Amino acid sequence: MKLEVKNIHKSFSDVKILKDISFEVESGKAMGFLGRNGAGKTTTLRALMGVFRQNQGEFILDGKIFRPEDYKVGYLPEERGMYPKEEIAHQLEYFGKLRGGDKNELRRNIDYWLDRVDLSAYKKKKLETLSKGNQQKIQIVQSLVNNPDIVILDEPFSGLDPVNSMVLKDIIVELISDNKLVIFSSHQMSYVEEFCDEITLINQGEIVLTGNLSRIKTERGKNRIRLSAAKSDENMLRKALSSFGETHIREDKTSYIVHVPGEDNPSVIMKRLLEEGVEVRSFSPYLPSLTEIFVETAGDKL
Ligand SMILES: Nc1ncnc2c1ncn2[C@@H]1O[C@H](COP(=O)(O)OP(=O)(O)OP(=O)(O)O)[C@@H](O)[C@H]1O
Repeated sequence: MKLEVKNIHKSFSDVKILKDISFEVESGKAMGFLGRNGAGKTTTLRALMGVFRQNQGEFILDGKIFRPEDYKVGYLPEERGMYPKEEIAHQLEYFGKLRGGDKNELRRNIDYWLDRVDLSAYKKKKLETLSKGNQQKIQIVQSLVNNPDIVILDEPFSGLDPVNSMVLKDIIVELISDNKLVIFSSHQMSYVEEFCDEITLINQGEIVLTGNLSRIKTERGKNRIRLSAAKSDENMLRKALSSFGETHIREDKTSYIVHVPGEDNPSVIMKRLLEEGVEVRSFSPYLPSLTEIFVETAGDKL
């Protein structure tokens, strides 16, 4: 399946919230929909799920206007929506039936997913008796019990500790390998960059970057080198690279990270350093982190 988000605009009381949002998602690839608080992620996902109608633009699935009710969709809404005082298994079945699930299949799926998130023991408990993170896992289970083909998760990592974040990552990877179409939003970029194939960055209602993450990283890393050198400091490096024009140099715990926008051939940079007498000890390509890419891309608007 291929979902095309095409030129979506949305305003609330004349305030433009989404400004021409476009991106594509395919089954079998994890799409991380990323942006800061208030960027417009939830608004986009709500419009996709038909919570309200966008002012302009369309959501197209395999060439047809997408209507969530026509497909098996799992949705973790931002407001979550489960009942604190109700028994967990009972309401998981209730939500599954609302989406047309068969009772016996739902019961099997509920057992499978509760076991998967290590919460089988809480099946008969009220939701409010669980910790915040465990409630979050139950909400995620809610979005999966009807074995959806399309999974839309709004901030699924929020409130999860590192161990549970790993459990959720594994679940998303499993959904992807089952060829589901998965979109999840997050502002925690470090969580998602390890396993996301595709990313879309939204900032102040506008798409600032979308595409294959490793291609984006390679592209953005083109002019960057990680290097260490004997008896050299930042000023010496800057002097040695001055003929390339603008140069950004920063130091982390182990080495210098050099960004030379004017030269993307590492051999040329290496040659110049040696010519200028820099004793290079290590020299390798540097791939920027997703956080770095985001800050650079949306920096002026932050
Ligand atoms: N129903 C509404 N009426 C008016 N403004 C709204 C409404 N829903 C969202 N907004 C505004 O739209 C903007 C985007 O909000 P949205 O919830 O989509 O951001 P987000 O990227 O999901 O943020 P977060 O990471 O904090 O959840 C915010 O400025 C918010 O105040």
